[in-house]
Amino acid sequence: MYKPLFVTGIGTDIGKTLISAILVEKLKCDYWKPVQSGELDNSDTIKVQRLVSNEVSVFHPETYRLTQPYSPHKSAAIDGIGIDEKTIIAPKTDNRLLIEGAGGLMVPLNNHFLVIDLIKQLNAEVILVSQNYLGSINHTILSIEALKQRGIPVKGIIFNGDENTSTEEYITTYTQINHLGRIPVLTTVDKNTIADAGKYISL
Ligand SMILES: Nc1ncnc2c1ncn2[C@@H]1O[C@H](COP(=O)(O)OP(=O)(O)OP(=O)(O)O)[C@@H](O)[C@H]1O
Ligand SMILES: C[C@H](N)[C@H](N)CCCCCC(=O)O
Ligand SMILES: [Mg+2]
Repeated sequence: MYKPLFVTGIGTDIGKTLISAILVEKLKCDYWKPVQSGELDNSDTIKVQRLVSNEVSVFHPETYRLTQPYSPHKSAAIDGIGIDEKTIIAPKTDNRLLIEGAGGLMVPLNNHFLVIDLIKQLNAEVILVSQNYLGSINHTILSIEALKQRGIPVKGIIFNGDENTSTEEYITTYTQINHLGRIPVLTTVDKNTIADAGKYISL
């Protein structure tokens, strides 16, 4: 059986949800966002569900639905709860499971447990979403180093947005991690463009 795919990013707002939607549609896999911070009426699960056309993918409920749009450890504290990592258990499914993280790898779920620890706990392999901006080489290589240090398998990097061949080549050559493709800036984000964008990813 496949390991779950964990979509993380070099930061927050980098395009994890958009790329998760493209992958869920391409692979017809299930989707699960274990921790949602804020935007509960327009959660990442709702966004992906709206962008996916196939009828095979199952959308599993979040384990933690936090009302405030902050780092999960802080959102949980405001809601008067603590996130207990032992309660975050992957849903049972016969289909492949794609998991979307919150923010980047070193985002805290509580005072001792980070998103990167959750990836390890769930025995997942990583797809890292990167974006080309000045400073992104540093953020991308640091993310890969942290994953390597913990022995977490990395399926590859997907670049999101404008192309920068020099940056992309440097990162993939230095890290020796697969370049799985690049999603251009989509002028319209809807079911059609999400289904079509699967062509940009080799997986
Ligand atoms: N390639 C793209 N073309 C057009 N719009 C994009 C693209 N990538 C991301 N966006 C838009 O940028 C915004 C942020 O993207 P997204 O929600 O996927 O980020 P995220 O990494 O999932 O954020 P979070 O950390 O909150 O989960 C969204 O409005 C999304 O639709
Ligand atoms: C609320 C937001 N959209 C994300 N889901 C959470 C981002 C946490 C980032 C924390 C940090 O790295 O400082
Ligand atoms: Mg998201």
